Amino acid sequence: MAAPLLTSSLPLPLHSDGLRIGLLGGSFNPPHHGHRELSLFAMKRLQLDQVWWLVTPGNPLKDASALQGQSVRAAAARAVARHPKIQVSCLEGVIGTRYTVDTIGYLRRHCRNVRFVWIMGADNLAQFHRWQGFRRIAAQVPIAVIDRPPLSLRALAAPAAQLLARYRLPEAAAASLAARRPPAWVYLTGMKSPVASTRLRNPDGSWKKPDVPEWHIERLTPHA
Ligand SMILES: Nc1ncnc2c1ncn2[C@@H]1O[C@H](COP(=O)(O)OP(=O)(O)OP(=O)(O)O)[C@@H](O)[C@H]1O
Ligand SMILES: O=C(O)c1ccc[n+]([C@@H]2O[C@H](COP(=O)([O-])O)[C@@H](O)[C@H]2O)c1
Repeated sequence: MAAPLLTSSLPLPLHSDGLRIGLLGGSFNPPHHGHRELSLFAMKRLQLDQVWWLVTPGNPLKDASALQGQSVRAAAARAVARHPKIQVSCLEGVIGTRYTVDTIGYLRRHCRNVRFVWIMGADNLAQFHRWQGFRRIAAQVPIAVIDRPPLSLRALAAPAAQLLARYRLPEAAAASLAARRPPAWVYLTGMKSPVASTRLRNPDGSWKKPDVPEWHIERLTPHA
């Protein structure tokens, strides 16, 4: 069963050996230009070939009551991404998990010659110690954390950053992260985007005006 799942749910090009792919897991509720900006920033600083947006069926640590459906969020994400090197995937819905440790295990089993890097904002580093199997995640894949003021100090003082402190690389080594044997992580500064999905949601969970140019808005009408 692995092959059909792979072709239908992974945006893997035919010749993928040696590719360096960043994984940006997210709720994307809704997606916004910060996701795009950070993907392009990470692609450049980490010398990645692509970034995949993995639209979660639901973050295990977040209340899902205000969460739009996965396919609605994925469609909106595609409209925001608008870049040939950013691919949007609902892989976790297909393989039936919400846990990053499973997703990374799956991808490593099915794409043995791809070098994956897990990408997350500093808000997620601040609570990374609460993720299922976070030590295993760090042992399986290099991690890039993107600065996200005002959470920078809190994130770097948090339990996971402390536990993994000796594996942290200087920013100047970021371009080599994808080739490093994990655990290895880098904290990237230089991109400070104040945008957040929280600000783009109404109290009932519906989305405010989509965070995309006018000419994409009509594609995004199905939100409740
Ligand atoms: N402006 C930003 N700066 C840095 N990282 C970001 C930014 N926006 C999102 N991210 C990161 O992108 C990933 C997906 O984010 P997510 O879809 O949860 O958006 P969000 O804006 O953080 O949402 P919410 O406000 O609902 O928490 C996470 O790792 C998050 O930390
Ligand atoms: O695996 C976990 O325990 C876990 C706990 C919290 C968050 N995550 C993942 O972190 C990614 C970012 O989530 P979010 O909601 O901050 O966009 C997304 O892929 C989530 O599935 C994963």
